[in-house]
Amino acid sequence: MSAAKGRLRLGVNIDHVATIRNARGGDHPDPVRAAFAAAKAGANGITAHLREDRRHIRDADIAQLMERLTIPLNLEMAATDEMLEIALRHRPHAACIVPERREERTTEGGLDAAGQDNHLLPFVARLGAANIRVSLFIEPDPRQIEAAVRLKVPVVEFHTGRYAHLDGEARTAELRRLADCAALAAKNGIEPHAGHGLTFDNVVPVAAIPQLAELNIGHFLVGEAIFDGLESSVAHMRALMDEARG
Ligand SMILES: CC(=O)[C@@H](O)[C@H](O)COP(=O)(O)O
Ligand SMILES: NCC(=O)COP(=O)(O)O
Repeated sequence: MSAAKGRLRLGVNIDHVATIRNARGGDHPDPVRAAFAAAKAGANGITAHLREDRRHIRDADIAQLMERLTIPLNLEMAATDEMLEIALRHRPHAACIVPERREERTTEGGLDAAGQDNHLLPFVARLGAANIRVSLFIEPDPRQIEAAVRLKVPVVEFHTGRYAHLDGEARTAELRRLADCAALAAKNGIEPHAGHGLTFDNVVPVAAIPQLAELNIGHFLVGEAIFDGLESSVAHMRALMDEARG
């Protein structure tokens, strides 16, 4: 079945449950419990970003998620030897290679796949050989898609951070860029996903892009859970995505 005909999947990113836990150094709130709540409310998968500095998700969280989750885990990872070893040890369903800078507050942009094909190639090859579905977190930019084609990745995830922070005509132009790049990726046999900075207010136009197969959403859902509970927030996001697909 092509991505365009399937239901748009929701991957819930639980990183910032771990941020709250780590603020006190204990074990509450538990990201694995959050993953179960998200699954109950309609998440199709769980996303977790194991950063080099372990500021939120930690190695033990990945081990627990792999042991206990009944829905697929998408491990976000930098292209480093340490992360490759961890991914190969746990063999999650998917691994999304993301850019990472220790000083950044969050992932500020997409991976420059076009500028570092040679560096990425062994990571893509070794993850793929271990049956892990490899994705590249890139800007919606035809040059980056061309690099993804050269690297033969099955999936790309478009960084929607720019879209999320723009208004008016600039946002409309960015949405068009996302839609054109989703179509270009799909035309080249790559399954397009999207995520970063998506909220109840901005998700619908993105979810309506027919080629997109999956959205990964975290920070907003965890924040909204403070007011309305995680299950309710995830269920509402799920409903908005379904409405967008008519
Ligand atoms: C790669 C990505 O977009 C998400 O993992 C998101 O960045 C959450 O983690 P941070 O907030 O630490 O960037
Ligand atoms: N890859 C994007 C992601 O997992 C979630 O990003 P955000 O919703 O936490 O900004």
